[in-house]
Amino acid sequence: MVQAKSWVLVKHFDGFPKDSDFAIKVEELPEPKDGEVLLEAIFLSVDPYMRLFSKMHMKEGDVMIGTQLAKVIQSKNSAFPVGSHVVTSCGWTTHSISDGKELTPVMADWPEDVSLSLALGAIGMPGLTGLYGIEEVLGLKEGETLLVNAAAGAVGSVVGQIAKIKGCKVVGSAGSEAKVAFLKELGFDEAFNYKTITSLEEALRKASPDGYHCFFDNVGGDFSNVALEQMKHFGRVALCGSISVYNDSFPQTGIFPHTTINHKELKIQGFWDTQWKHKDGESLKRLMAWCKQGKLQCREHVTKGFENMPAAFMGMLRGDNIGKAIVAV
Ligand SMILES: NC(=O)C1=CN([C@@H]2O[C@H](COP(=O)(O)OP(=O)(O)OC[C@H]3O[C@@H](n4cnc5c(N)ncnc54)[C@H](OP(=O)(O)O)[C@@H]3O)[C@@H](O)[C@H]2O)C=CC1
Ligand SMILES: C/C=C/C(C)=O
Repeated sequence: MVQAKSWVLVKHFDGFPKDSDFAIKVEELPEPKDGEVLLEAIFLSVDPYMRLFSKMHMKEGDVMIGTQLAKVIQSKNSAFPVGSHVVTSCGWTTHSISDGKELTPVMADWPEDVSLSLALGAIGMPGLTGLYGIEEVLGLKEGETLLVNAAAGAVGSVVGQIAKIKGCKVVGSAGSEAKVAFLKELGFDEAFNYKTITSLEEALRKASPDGYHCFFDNVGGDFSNVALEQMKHFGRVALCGSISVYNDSFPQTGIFPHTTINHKELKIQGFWDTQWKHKDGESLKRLMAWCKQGKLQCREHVTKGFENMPAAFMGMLRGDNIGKAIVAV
C-alpha cells in the first residue's frame, strides 16, 4: 500500500490565492490492477493556467490540476516498465494510479546530462507553446522585430531565444532588474523592467522606434493596449495568455483597442499549444537539439518539497521565478 499526498482546492480563489485556499489530503492507494501502473512524482509544474482554469474546470475539494514528471514504480502495463518516466496531468499529488491512456512517455534517448524536469518546461509544454506561437501563429521571418512580455518566464524566455535563432530583433519586458540582466544574457537586443519605467509607450518606442512586426503576448490587459499602438501596419499578434488579469475578481474595463486593430490592419490570434499536438514529437527533438547546442538556455526556478506547492504556485504568480517554475519532490 502506498500513501498518496495531494493538495486540494479548499475554496475557490478570490483575487490572489492564499494559503487557506489549499489543504493536504492523504489517501491509501490500492495495488495497481492489470493494465495499470503506480506513479511517483519527481518534479511538478506550477503554471499560470492553474489559476485561470481553477474557475472554469474545478470545484472546491478537487485535487489541484497540473502536470508532473513521474517515475513508474509498479507496473502491470508492459508499455510502461518500472523505472520509466512519463509526463502526466494527474494534478498536485505525490502518487497516482494510471491505466496508461493519458501518459506521455518522455522522449526516447533523453540525454543523461539533461534534467528530466525540462520535460515540464523548455522541452515540454511551455517550450512547445513558444515554438508554435512563433512558427504557426506569427510566422516570424528573419529580420523582423518581435516584442515579448513576461519575457523571463517559461514561455517568454524560449520565445526570445527562438526569435534570435531565426535572426530577428527581440525586445523583452520583465518585472525585475535581475530578469532584465537574464534577458541580456540570453541575447535579447533590448530589455526593460516594466515595473520601474515611467512610460511603457516611451520604453517600447525607445526599444524599437520603427515599431514591431510581431508581438507575443503573455500578459494582456493594459500592457497589450499600449503595445498594440506600437505595432507596424499589418502587424501580427500571438495571444498566448493574459496573466495580468487572472487574479481579477471582476473583469476589467478600459481602453477598447478595436479602432487601432482596424486602422493598422492587425492580425491577432489566440491559441493553445495543443492545436499542433501532431507535431510535438518532432518539435521536442528540435528544442532538445537547440538545448544541447547551447542555443536554448533552459533556466529553472526550483522549489524543494511537495509541501511547498502552494508557495511555489503563488510565488510564480507574483513573479518570483526566472525561467520555468518547478517543484522538486
Ligand atoms: N496558450 C497556451 O497554450 C499557453 C499559454 N500560456 C500563457 O503564457 C503566459 C506565460 O506563462 P508561463 O511562461 O508558464 O509563466 P511564467 O514562467 O512567465 O510565470 C509567470 C510570470 O508572469 C509575470 N506576471 C505575473 N503577473 C503579471 C502582471 N500583472 N503583469 C505582467 N506580468 C506578470 C511574472 O513575471 P514578471 O516578473 O515579469 O512580472 C511571472 O514570473 C501566461 O499568460 C500563460 O497563461 C502558458 C502556456 C501555454
Ligand atoms: C495550457 C495553458 C494555457 C494558458 C492560457 O496558460
